[in-house]
Amino acid sequence: MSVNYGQNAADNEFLEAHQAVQLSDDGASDDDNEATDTNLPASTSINDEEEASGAANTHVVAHHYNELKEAGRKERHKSKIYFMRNFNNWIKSQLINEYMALIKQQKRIGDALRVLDMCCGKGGDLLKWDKAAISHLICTDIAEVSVEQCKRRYQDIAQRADKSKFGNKFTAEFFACDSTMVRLRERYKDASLQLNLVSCQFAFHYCFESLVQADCMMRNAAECLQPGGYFIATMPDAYEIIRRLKAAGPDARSFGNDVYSIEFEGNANELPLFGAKYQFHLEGVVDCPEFLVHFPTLVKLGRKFGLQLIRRSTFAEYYKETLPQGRHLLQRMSGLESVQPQRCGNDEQFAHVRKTVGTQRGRAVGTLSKSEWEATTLYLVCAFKKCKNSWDANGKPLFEFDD
Ligand SMILES: C[S@@+](CC[C@H](N)C(=O)[O-])C[C@H]1O[C@@H](n2cnc3c(N)ncnc32)[C@H](O)[C@@H]1O
Repeated sequence: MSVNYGQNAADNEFLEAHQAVQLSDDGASDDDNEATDTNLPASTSINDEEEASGAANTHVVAHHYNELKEAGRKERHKSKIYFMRNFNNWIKSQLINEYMALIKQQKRIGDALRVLDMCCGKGGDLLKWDKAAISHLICTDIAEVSVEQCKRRYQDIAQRADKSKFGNKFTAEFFACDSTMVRLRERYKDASLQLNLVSCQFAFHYCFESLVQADCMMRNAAECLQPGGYFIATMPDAYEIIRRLKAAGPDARSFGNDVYSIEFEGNANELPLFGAKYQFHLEGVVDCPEFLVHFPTLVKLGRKFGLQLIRRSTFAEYYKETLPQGRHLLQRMSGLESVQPQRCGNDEQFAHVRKTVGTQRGRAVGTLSKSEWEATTLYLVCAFKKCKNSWDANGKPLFEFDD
């Protein structure tokens, strides 16, 4: 069964595809589903449990991120995607700030604020959690090397807070595991802990390799959230990917520019609901398999675990919407490149600057290169709210969605 990933057709297609791929009602993962070693080189054969769950690529992804060297400040500055990475970082800050603010409205001063950073990587968001004045953070990722680095960064922040009179000190726990195969709450120091926010940045799409994995990941995002808590994420926008693929030609299997590329292996006209795999390359930072996220399926999975979709915005939309209140932060984070229109010459990467600022000649404008903008606008932000529930006679939760 292939699925149409075109935006308007998506809902109907989901209904059809859903008849072929049932979203299971009970929890799909157990601890014993966990892959035995998440750090295997790409050539190692996969074990039976991974095969049974359809998780053939998780070790490739883990290996890729474990091997990724962290560039120094100088190298980062020289990168063709320096400003785009800062811009993406700003988008994450805006998203985190937006939902932390909503959570704080429901709380009294001094109440605990607990966060799960699922697929935390090297801890790129630690300072954001610090600034949000949370009280406890759980960090987990499939790549052990990244988790270790994240832990060291946290220790540095905690030490600085110790020395400073005004530093906020939050507690934290760290562990490496596959969030698509393992029930995370069983790894928490306190399995009964209630979270206020779950964040999964640039990573949720890895679970769309199979239904079993997507089900497990969504349960991990939802099950420890307090009613009124939020799950926020950034991920590639499958509609946009398919739109660009179609624009590349009827038989095209790949597209991209000088900073990113996307290549489908098989027939890109017959993509499944889960396991719609493509190879993603992003200049110097990513080169591994990813999976299209069929958005109606994501929403349906969320509802199974009491999560109601409250936001889906492309990066382009979110930038436009939040710029008025985030302009100052964007500047501080160097999220845009400062460009003098008259110095663009014939540089095609900045042709848009020459076109748009005819009236402002002489003044520098903040922008991204064409290639960077094309890469960042592949993504979307989304947010879900955890609903209240009662229980039926069999102990199944009955969620009270308010739509
Ligand atoms: C693009 S990085 C994003 C890291 C971090 N969230 C950030 O925004 O900086 C994607 C991360 O997802 C992690 N990841 C991929 N598949 C995973 C899985 N099955 N379970 C846990 N983490 C996974 C990778 O190891 C990597 O650190």
